[in-house]
Amino acid sequence: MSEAFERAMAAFEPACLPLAVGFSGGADSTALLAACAARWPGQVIAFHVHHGLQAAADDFERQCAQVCERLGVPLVTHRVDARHAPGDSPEDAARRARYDAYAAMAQADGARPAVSSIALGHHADDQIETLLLALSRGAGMPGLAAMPAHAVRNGLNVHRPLLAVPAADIRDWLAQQQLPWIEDPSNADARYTRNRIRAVLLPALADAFPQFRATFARSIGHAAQAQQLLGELAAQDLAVVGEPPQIRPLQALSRARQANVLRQWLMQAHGCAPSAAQLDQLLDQVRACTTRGHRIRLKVGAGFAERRGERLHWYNAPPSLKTLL
Ligand SMILES: Nc1ncnc2c1ncn2[C@@H]1O[C@H](COP(=O)(O)OP(=O)(O)OP(=O)(O)O)[C@@H](O)[C@H]1O
Repeated sequence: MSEAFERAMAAFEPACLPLAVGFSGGADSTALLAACAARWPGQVIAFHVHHGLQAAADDFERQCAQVCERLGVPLVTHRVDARHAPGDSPEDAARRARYDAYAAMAQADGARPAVSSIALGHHADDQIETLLLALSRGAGMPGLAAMPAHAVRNGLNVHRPLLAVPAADIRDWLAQQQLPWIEDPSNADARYTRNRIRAVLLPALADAFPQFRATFARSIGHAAQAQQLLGELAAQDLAVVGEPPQIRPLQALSRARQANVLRQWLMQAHGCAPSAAQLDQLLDQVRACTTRGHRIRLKVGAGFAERRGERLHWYNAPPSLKTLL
């Protein structure tokens, strides 16, 4: 049952060595760490993020230290405060804190050189959960594209070599290695949507569509390709409308292209993800903007989009407030 894991590991080529492995002490990252350590002896380092969220976090760290000692792999631990702000999802806050921690651990520290590649243990079931979560939120193409097998984040090459491997195959492989792992008690907490998807939806999908892992993965691949094209089109359109966008050339584009280029501009320049309703209102305003005196000022994301002369601007606070401060 573990051929899929072995095939995936044989095909994995990290951007460069040494390679870090994001190591939680859970089954998937334990298997990934052991397989990487066997393939690149002396060139693998484990990065553990101590979330400080659950009482069990110290146990995770101890577990990681024991496994690393057994594998002869150095372990770097970084403590983060991943408490979430009101209105922010705890999972998103923990994920952001984790990526910042990886970037901090990747710096050279005197005893070792900088690391620029990290491998994470996300697998096929995680990928499908990500897709279903995206659907449950009404996400657009970037969400439906789920997780990429390779991306650059915070200057680090982030690899996910196990995206095509079902969770059960990883556990089979791990059981053969006789390495211990720790079960995260929060994985059983039904307050998290992801856990409800895992416990309720995945078994139902397996019953109704036995091939769902493979077919969903194909759909994710199509969405990722479409998202890449949308990004390329947005880059071309942005070169024409300019930054910040000029209203006239924007109006010359179809409404779908306007939405695409504005989304890209807002995200790239301001880290702002507008809701579908906000973007719709903004497009209505762009269309209605046919006179010199037409005013645009709309709440978009955490800030405001505003017309200034021939261009649209975005502020994270109303400019009138800014000038008062
Ligand atoms: N505390 C952590 N420190 C370092 N890396 C982590 C940590 N938590 C998760 N990761 C990385 O992110 C991947 C996916 O995280 P996820 O939360 O799905 O996994 P997990 O259930 O905590 O652990 P595992 O995937 O190892 O079973 C992990 O496989 C691991 O590579």
